[in-house]
Amino acid sequence: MHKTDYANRDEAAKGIAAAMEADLKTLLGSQDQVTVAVAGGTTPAPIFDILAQADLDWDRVTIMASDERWVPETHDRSNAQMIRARLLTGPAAKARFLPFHQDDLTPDEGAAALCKTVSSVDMILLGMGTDMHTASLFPDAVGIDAGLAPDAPSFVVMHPPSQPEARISLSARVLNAAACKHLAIYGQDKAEALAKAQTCDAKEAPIAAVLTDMTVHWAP
Ligand SMILES: O=C1O[C@H](COP(=O)(O)O)[C@@H](O)[C@H](O)[C@H]1O
Repeated sequence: MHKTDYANRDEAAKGIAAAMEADLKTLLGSQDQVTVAVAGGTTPAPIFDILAQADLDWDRVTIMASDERWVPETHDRSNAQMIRARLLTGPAAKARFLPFHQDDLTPDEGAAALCKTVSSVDMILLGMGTDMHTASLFPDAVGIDAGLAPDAPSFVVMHPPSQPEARISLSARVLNAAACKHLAIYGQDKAEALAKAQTCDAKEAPIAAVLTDMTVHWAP
């Protein structure tokens, strides 16, 4: 893990978007198709606003969420809704988007279907909560052991008591294996949470399971 600090969140958004653009260029130079998993929540939208304008072969890129709240895409809490609106726009509209939620499937059925199509991702942009969750790998979730297991499937279903809905998440195994890894965290509380996570086991601090070769981007 290595950490890059920025003066403020605007500078962080620019720096993270530039780092992701550079990684995408490298990946697209060595492989035909590139798969990217990005966080939902509040942190990444300004990064997406910049990255979406990058001059890249977006038609060779597949974008998915790192995790999804099991709600329809019309719901305000849908990560897919935010990612489509802020990243799949401008030049990046040529990318393919892989939604997770399907109205007619339960979360378990949805996860099983996704496991048949996704076995790995090339690049990740993750976020983290002050509770040290990342993607939807929550410390309090029913299902967290399965999400952290070394032989976990690509997708796992989480039922965090702290959250209003079931979640589907890429497993720690798949997230940690990405070739290019970025974590965006803002604020002193998240800096302290990340420092604490490094002293905890992954069950208590799921972010700790995905920090191998991670670039952590922090701003106050
Ligand atoms: O619920 C979620 O939260 C985390 C962190 O979100 P933030 O609003 O604090 O940036 C996010 O990374 C994850 O994708 C999302 O589903």
